[in-house]
Amino acid sequence: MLNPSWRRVVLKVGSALIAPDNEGCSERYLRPIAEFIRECRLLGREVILVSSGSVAAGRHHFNFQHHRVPLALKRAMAAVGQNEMMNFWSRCFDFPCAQVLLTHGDLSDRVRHVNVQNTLRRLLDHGVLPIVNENDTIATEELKVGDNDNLAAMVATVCHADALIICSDVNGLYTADPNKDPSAKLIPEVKKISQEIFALAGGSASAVGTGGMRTKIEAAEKATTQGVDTLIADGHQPETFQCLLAGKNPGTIFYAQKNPLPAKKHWVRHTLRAKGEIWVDDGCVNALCQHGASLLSSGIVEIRGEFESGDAVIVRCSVGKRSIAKGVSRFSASELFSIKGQQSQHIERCLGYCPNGSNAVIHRSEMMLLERI
Ligand SMILES: Nc1ncnc2c1ncn2[C@@H]1O[C@H](COP(=O)(O)OP(=O)(O)O)[C@@H](O)[C@H]1O
Ligand SMILES: N[C@@H](CCC(=O)OP(=O)(O)O)C(=O)O
Repeated sequence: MLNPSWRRVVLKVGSALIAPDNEGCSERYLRPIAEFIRECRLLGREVILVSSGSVAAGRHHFNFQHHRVPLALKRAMAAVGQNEMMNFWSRCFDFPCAQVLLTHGDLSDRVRHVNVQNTLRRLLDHGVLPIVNENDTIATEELKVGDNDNLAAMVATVCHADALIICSDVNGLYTADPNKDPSAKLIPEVKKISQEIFALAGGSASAVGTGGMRTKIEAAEKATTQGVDTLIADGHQPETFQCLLAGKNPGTIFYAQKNPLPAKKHWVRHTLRAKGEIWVDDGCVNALCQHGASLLSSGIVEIRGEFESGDAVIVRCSVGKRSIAKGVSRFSASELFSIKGQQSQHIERCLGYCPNGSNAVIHRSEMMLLERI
């Protein structure tokens, strides 16, 4: 529902709403969504639109019938579809729209992240509607976010939104995929996103959707742990938007956590990608999990992957191979090979220098214990 305290809202619109018939963009669902955006702005809410659909909108220009589209062709479809989609949205409004195309690197690199933040703020200050999508034309598997649910949650945290509304082809989270199980029941509210909630979520059943319910729960977890209420609602139904404007919940609401994660920890957990693994012994696991300690070289038994100082890594327990934590390593993989198992006071002797004036391999302020293992 449109809570009166929400000043800034990120609205995510899925591909099936943009191009429902595989024949390019359609006005069918976009008009009521556009009307909702207009109403929100009249009520003094700032709106950022995250619009999927570039590939779905561009597809009809290419004579390609198979379900699995090769990446090079997807990029071409996205290039033409993005243009059509922006034209469509622009025609719906009597205020200016701005195209903001992002990849994962734009959000995980500090400088680019700040640039995105400042640009969005300027656009909103000047009454422009930012319309965000992944930059699918250039994105590679390693560089892309991969789905717009997670992208929308990242945008919501970048711009300090109060709410994220995900408009889909389903009106919320069900106890099972309602397209497969007709007895599935809608869950109207979720206070905490647990392992059980993740277990309910399946993939996409549509020809154009990307992540299904799973990426929506991931997005809700990203957003709610940064203080952003998250709602999943059915964008097919004009009543959804009437409900929202009337302050009612038309789908599933995931409540913002009362104690949001500190920004640095949220960034490590939800934005940075792990480049390698540090395997540690039982004593180290105990120090990290029971005593909130920093990770020291003495507990390290193995290093996997190539990473530099400042990269994120996963900490794994050598016994049971569980993932324990994610954090920013202050040493490169090659430095860690030389100091693993050593007491901190011997680091300088092993390396011939102490690279960052600190003995912690991962400082506790830059480490998140992983609840989901
Ligand atoms: N537990 C669940 N509750 C609701 N929908 C689910 C669930 N598990 C899987 N789904 C599927 O997720 C789909 C929505 O995701 P998706 O197709 O990616 O849409 P969008 O294009 O809006 O992102 C639904 O149509 C449904 O088939
Ligand atoms: N960036 C892609 C959409 C990716 C995506 O997540 O799609 P969807 O599941 O429909 O929200 C595109 O514009 O085609």
